[in-house]
Amino acid sequence: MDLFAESYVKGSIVQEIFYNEENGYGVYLMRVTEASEELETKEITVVGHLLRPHEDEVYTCYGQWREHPKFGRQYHVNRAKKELPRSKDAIIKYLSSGLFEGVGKKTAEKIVEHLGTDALEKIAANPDVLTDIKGVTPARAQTIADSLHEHQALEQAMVFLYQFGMGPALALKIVQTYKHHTITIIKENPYRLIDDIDGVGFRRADEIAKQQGLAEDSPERFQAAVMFVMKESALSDGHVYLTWEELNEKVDDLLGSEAVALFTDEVREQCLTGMVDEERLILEDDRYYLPSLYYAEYGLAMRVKDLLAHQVDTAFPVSELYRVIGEVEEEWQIAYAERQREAMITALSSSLMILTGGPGTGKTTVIRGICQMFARLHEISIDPDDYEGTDKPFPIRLAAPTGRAAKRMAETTGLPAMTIHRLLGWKGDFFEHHADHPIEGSLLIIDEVSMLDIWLANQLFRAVPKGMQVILVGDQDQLPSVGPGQVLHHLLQVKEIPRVELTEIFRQAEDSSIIRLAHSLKNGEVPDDLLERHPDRRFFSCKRDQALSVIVQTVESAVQKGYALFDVQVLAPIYKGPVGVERINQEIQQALNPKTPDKKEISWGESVFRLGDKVLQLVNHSEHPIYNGDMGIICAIDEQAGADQPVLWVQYDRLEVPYKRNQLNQISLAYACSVHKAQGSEFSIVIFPVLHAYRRMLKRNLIYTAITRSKSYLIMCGEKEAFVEGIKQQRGEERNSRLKDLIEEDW
Ligand SMILES: Nc1ncnc2c1ncn2[C@@H]1O[C@H](COP(=O)(O)OP(=O)(O)OP(=O)(O)O)[C@@H](O)[C@H]1O
Repeated sequence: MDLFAESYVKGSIVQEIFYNEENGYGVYLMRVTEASEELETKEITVVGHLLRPHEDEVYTCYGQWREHPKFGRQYHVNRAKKELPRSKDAIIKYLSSGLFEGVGKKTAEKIVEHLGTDALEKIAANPDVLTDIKGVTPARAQTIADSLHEHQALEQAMVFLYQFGMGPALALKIVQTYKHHTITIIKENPYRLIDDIDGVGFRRADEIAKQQGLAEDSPERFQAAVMFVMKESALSDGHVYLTWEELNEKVDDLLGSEAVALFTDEVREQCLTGMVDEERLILEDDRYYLPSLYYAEYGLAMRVKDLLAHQVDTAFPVSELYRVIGEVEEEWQIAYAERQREAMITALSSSLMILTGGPGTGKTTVIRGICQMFARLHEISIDPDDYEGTDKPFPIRLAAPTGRAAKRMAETTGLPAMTIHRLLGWKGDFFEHHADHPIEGSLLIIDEVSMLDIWLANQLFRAVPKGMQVILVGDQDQLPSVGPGQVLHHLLQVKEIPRVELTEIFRQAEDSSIIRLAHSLKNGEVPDDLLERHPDRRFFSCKRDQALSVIVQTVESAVQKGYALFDVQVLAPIYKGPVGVERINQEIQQALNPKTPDKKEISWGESVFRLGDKVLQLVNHSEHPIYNGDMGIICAIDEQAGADQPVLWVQYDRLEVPYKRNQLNQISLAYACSVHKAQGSEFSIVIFPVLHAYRRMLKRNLIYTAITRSKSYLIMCGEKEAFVEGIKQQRGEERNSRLKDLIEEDW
């Protein structure tokens, strides 16, 4: 045996054991006729991504043997090549397999009788050879030849893609998308892959282009770089648009120093004009937009303007409002501060208002007051029981961007609250509520507005019916939204929008040194007592190489003291590297939930999910009311389930959600998560490492957001200087957006 020869098996498919329509993953029984090594048995199992083979089709598969705990030795296919059938029976089976429209067994037999065992080659070369056969019209002959070409083209496309070092799953995804046009499309413009295929970025497409000898200065290359940069700037830097200068600078960064010589200003101008003509970009003055962002920003501005122009239907005299505040104060035995009263009065007299404030300044207290006043003034009930089982809509709609924030809002107000996606009737790929089918209710209160990106803000405002009052609540010192735009920040710049900022801290200062710390930090001051031990916070000084063990020990000790996994959260600014979220998760998993012979687990990429692990949902689930940022515990695993069966179940609050293997990319371990993912959530204990290693990300608003996630106890660990430097770093650069100007402009 040649040890260096590539491993392969060749044989005919006996049976399909399993096939996943979605991703083309299959398991097949194969009768081997030839192989690179001696086999104990001629019938083997091959698994992988093939173009769904039919029985008796002959394949040569290249790959490797692996041992499956339940199913034994299996051949895992890296790439495969279908051989045209050679025997009479195989050709008849192939022709009558259903791939060729209108060809049944009888016709297939006649074809082989007439043309012999090289029938397929003959048909491919000239469909007219079929017309001598009784019952085959010239049109039918052409269809048969076309189908044959198409199938051959798909096989060729797979082989073509393998030469670029692509895995079979990606190759199949591309072939499933472009069908028999695959090779033509990729030869013409491989950069299309970036837009059309998830998982292909600019670098990969550029590499394919290079291997095919596409010119380095081709307009397609420049345009692909532009699209990539536009999307990156929106998703990573939050920009709604880029100016000509910014765009070209970023393209040059991506393409390297030679880009300046390769693409002159004139060529760039031409390329960009072409993209604007094709509506891939929108140009306004010298600003380039992705169309979805342009329309979102414009739409949002238009609706905010509408709201501002609209007077509240039932404006109550201020004296009446004060009277009702007095009633609420009396009933709840509370004395609102002057600023809080101002907030309540402004809210009830405005069609749109913004309420801001740091932790403990009474935002929730004010929201509750507003709801109570609204009910009294309008003489309506806000007892959820009165609406249960009726078709009357609840008059006050409360919502927040994440599931956890919505849950907290419901708990603190005692009123029904939900995610914005749920409020708008998210159906996986569209919103049920929009301008023509708005949401119901008279008052809308949105919490954690700092998290709202321009896309969601536009969807939300589109669905607000005429006459509904809108109150936006948030903390402007927190991180901006993960998605593009800086909606809260820019709305606060619009002078016309009524707003009240709560600054007085009501939570007893001695109760919470975390809140005092937060308020100092937001003003850029690091208190002298940062390293001192407080009843509710500590700072363990340590270097980078000690940080992991400090974090793990702290989590372990909290769990030993009886804190539930959900109460303890490690927050880190970055994912990768020796102290990134991924590594911290592995270490905590190893400490709290180690591998044991009888504990089920399943591998997914670099992660291992084990029974009992805490996990985080990374995107809004399309079938279940589970949202980006929700956390649960793995409650069952069936690692041998087929690809269209669930392999893992996660217990969320009250819901157990199944995940198929191809959905496992929707979750990650959650002992540690990024500060961005924790926006809108609170935890009893927050452990926050602060190290120079995070320098790039460590900014004032990130530190502020991290520490304000802790309800009872904050443990920081790391390097004090890194903390101090981070606090000096004001929020990241401004995000490009015209929201404020658009609202203020006369259209
Ligand atoms: N006018 C007031 N008089 C007395 N206590 C108040 C007053 N306003 C608020 N509080 C109390 O201060 C604490 C913080 O208020 P609240 O929870 O409303 O603040 P918040 O801004 O929503 O805080 P966080 O953002 O941290 O949730 C609560 O215990 C609340 O009862």
